[in-house]
Amino acid sequence: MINMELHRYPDVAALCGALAARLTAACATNPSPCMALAGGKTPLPIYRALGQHWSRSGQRARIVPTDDRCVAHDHAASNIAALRAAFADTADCLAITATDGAADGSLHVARSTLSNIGTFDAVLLGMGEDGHFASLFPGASNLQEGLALDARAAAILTTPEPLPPEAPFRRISLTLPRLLNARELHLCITGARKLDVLQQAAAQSSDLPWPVAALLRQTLVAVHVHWSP
Ligand SMILES: O=C(O)[C@H](O)[C@@H](O)[C@H](O)[C@H](O)COP(=O)(O)O
Repeated sequence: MINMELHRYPDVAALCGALAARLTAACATNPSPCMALAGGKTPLPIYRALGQHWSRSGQRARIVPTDDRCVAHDHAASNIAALRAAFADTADCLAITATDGAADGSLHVARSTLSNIGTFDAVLLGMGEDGHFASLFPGASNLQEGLALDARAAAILTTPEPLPPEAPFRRISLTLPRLLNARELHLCITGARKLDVLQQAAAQSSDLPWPVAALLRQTLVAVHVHWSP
């Protein structure tokens, strides 16, 4: 049983426009919405569109990264830095890492931040070509701690094995059950390779090698997958 609805778009601009509208609607009745948003590059136009909407609507959203690299907040690879740049002063972007990026301090920050947040109005995830989502990477020694639906921890400190060359850092990731504590959940992917990985994962009977298979198989929250070439 796969819990996924696939939405196809002709190009990235159409995908980002549709997702921005979906996330805006998910927050429409909440004066202080809260979302968990993916790092990476694909969703940045969505965040800029959301920020422009909230600057007009008067809503004050709280945003947390679905995951972050254990780097200082002024580091080019920092997801919280990218979110704060994308939203400028239109939303409160809350860190899940320590300002200096230290790993152990970051896990404490993540758990403290998340202890003050309830159900997300919406979650937006990205996915890598290795089937990772958030920072739940295949090969990480504690991957199952992040994927287990009965996991009590809201976030884990994890080390992708091998470290991804584009961002070779330890990570803080929200766990799958924490990401599923949401009214809506969206996954944003582009390109033929990622669609192929997603469809292979949808056919998988175990979490390996694609962590995203665990997301697709859970039955707590419908997964809206948004794809364009
Ligand atoms: O910290 C990260 O890298 C992200 O949270 C990660 O999970 C990202 O969403 C995917 O790697 C897709 O990234 P792109 O959208 O840039 O391909």
